[in-house]
Amino acid sequence: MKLKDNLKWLPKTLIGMIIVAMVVASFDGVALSMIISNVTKFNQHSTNKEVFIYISLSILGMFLVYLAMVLKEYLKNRALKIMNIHLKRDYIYEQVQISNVKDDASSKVSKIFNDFKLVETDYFTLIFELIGSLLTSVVSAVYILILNVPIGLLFILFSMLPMITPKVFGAKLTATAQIWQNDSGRFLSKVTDLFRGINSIRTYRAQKEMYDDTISYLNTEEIAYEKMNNSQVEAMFLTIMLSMISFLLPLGAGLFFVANGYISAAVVIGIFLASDRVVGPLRSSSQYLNQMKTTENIRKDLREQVIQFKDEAPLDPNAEPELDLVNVSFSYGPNKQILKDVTLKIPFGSKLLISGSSGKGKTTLLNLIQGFLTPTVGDIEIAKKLVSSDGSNALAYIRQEPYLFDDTIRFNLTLGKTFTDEECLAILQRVGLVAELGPDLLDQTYGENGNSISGGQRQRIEIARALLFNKKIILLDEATSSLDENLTHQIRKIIWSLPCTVIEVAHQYDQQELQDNQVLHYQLDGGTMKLI
Ligand SMILES: Nc1ncnc2c1ncn2[C@@H]1O[C@H](COP(=O)(O)OP(=O)(O)OP(=O)(O)O)[C@@H](O)[C@H]1O
Repeated sequence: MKLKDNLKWLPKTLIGMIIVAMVVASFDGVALSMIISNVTKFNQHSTNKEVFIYISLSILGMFLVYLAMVLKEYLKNRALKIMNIHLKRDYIYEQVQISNVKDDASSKVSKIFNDFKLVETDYFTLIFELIGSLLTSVVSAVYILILNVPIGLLFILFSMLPMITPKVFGAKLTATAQIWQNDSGRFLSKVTDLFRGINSIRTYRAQKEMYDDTISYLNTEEIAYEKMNNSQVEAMFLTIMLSMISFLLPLGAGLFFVANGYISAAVVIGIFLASDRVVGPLRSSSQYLNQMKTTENIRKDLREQVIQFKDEAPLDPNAEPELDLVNVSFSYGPNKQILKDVTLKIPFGSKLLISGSSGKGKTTLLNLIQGFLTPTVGDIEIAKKLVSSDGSNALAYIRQEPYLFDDTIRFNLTLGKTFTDEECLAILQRVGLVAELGPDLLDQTYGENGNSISGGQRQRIEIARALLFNKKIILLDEATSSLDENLTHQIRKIIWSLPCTVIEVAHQYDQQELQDNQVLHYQLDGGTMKLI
């Protein structure tokens, strides 16, 4: 993500207004310098009117500058809002498109709330500060040079003196900070060990030894801390001395000019006051640039997106797609073959239960059907169309722990799409939820992740959603394994009566029940599917 990408989001009028406000605001050093330096022009011959006009103009000038500063902040906030919305919106958009259930949701949420905050404070905001500082620096430098070139240059050059400090002390400051950081890390792990291992320490009566050992690390750490602070004091002393020289020497040179009648005292005061606004902001600018670099990695991940959701053709309610696995082989690596040349025709409406001991590849098979994984060899087709990595619109996947949104049952069913209450209720009736939760269930909310409804009810809300969306193939991965026997029977009765293909992966089943309901039982073993 480059600066020009961000500017593209901002309206041109806003950019223009920001530039104008920044330019006016950058006169703050110049305005103050003009006001104070001109004080020397007043004496016992000045009239009250002159004083009044002078103060009024000063107030007006400063008012304009401060107004521009405030305006700049307002406009900056507006620009930040626009940039934040674009940044977060585009990221969410991208993730909505590419994420799947296996991705870590918390890292994405943290990115939006932490990483993007950092991009705002350490990149976007600093861009404004950087431009403001550079403008202030240029405006003040021009003003100083207009007042008097040699004295102006002298002030500017000397005001760079404090920059010597980092050159002299930089290495020492970094080294002492690094030593303290290391010692502090060692002390931290010692203390952590001490408290974590307290049971063993007590058992072996080693309190004194462990305490002494830890305290020796504490001493080392505190000595390093003192050294680091002392080198900062030394650096500060040098900076103060250099700062003093940086204005006193050019001031002396300026007064020499005044004494010899080359310039007025007002000019020296003016240059003196404004010179502070030349190098100071330049110094800040280089700090801003360094700070902005820290967000480089985060920004590298962010790409410009064009918001455009794909319009998928709605599912044909009368479609009866067949699911075909054609010579499918899959392996996670050279020695990790999971499926070997599996060919299976699953006509629409079939009910399958796939069992197999742990690690045989049942979940892998469901992931392949969903397009999360691609067969190493062979094809998976739904209605004779290859399943892409986007998955198929005809599929619904129901896992052991269905996720419910912190909203009403209506929202959980429709996910914001348009369905009538009648359609929703008819489906909820079919999965037995109307009888259990009452006729007003559509408006009921069940807290974050649907915690206040039972596991069986959650499963059925997911099943109801699949039916409402007209899904033609429903995959269930251990969906009933956390339910008791009664609920498992109840859910299976529902899914086996659904007008769609159902493929359930399960460890627990009743062979007789499967036969009674014409459910095909496949066992996955050694990479092949055997019909039991
Ligand atoms: N992303 C992956 N990379 C490498 N190996 C994997 C990956 N995912 C799963 N495996 C391995 O593939 C094998 C099959 O895993 P899978 O989860 O499909 O088995 P499963 O039959 O569903 O097991 P369970 O009944 O315990 O859920 C296991 O040995 C597993 O460790």
